[in-house]
Amino acid sequence: MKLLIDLGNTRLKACAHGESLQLVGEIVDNHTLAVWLERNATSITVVAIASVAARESYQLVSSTLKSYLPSIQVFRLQYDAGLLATSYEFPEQLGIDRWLALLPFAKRGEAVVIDAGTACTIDVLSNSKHQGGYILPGLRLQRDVLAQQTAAVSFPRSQLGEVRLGLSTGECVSHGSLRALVTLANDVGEEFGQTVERASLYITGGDAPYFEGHLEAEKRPLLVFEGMLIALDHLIEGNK
Ligand SMILES: Nc1ncnc2c1ncn2[C@@H]1O[C@H](COP(=O)(O)OP(=O)(O)O)[C@@H](O)[C@H]1O
Ligand SMILES: CC(C)(COP(=O)(O)O)[C@@H](O)C(=O)NCCC(=O)O
Ligand SMILES: [K+]
Repeated sequence: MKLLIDLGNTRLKACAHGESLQLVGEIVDNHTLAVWLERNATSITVVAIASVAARESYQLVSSTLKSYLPSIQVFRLQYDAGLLATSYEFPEQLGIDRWLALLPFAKRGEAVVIDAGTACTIDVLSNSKHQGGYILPGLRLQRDVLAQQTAAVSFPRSQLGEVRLGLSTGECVSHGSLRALVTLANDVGEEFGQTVERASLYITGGDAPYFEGHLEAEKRPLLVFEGMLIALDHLIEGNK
């Protein structure tokens, strides 16, 4: 069984791949990863990790893996232009999660991917190349920054998932940030998504459910993991 680890800025997520890709829901951070490995280490044959988190978080996870899986190969996934090229000025600066989320569409060559996580990223794949994208603060980050940096805008956690005019401070903030992201995603989709017939907008990330009903995008919660599997298989093939 392959173990895939996606280390984001908010949390750690893990998938196991035996027959199919399965999210391991119990794993949410380094501690729960260790608890899970305690019971499941013997079934793991290889590990892949993609990290955009701070170096210390990565090192913590890395040492957990070393202690529970001392003889198992751990691949840290990196950008590979041979699998999917980017137009980024400095490709090594492109977040690995963004590149991985586009990888499942590399063969098809066209897609617009929205990753609604800590940051909300929108990336365009066209002519089989990453053409560039946008990075914005995600829904939670927008709300937290407004609450921290303004004197009057402190509010209880208002429900996310609506875009209508807000009638309280909390609603104005949460509806406003969702509407801004939805509008941007639709705009990018309109500009770049018309080259293919099928829905070419895809959405992933922890906040993706809030976009439901506001955006015509296919939900692909495991998109980064789908990409990880492709990148990992390519590395394993190359190592043979
Ligand atoms: N159990 C959870 N823990 C933390 N965030 C969650 C959880 N469930 C949903 N979320 C939402 O997911 C967002 C983070 O998305 P995610 O894709 O996991 O981020 P990242 O990849 O940046 O770590 C948070 O802003 C939060 O609103
Ligand atoms: C844009 C991101 C912060 C998104 O991270 P996430 O919200 O998934 O935790 C991450 O992809 C990143 O650190 N990227 C490096 C900068 C770049 O992609 O240009
Ligand atoms: K993201």
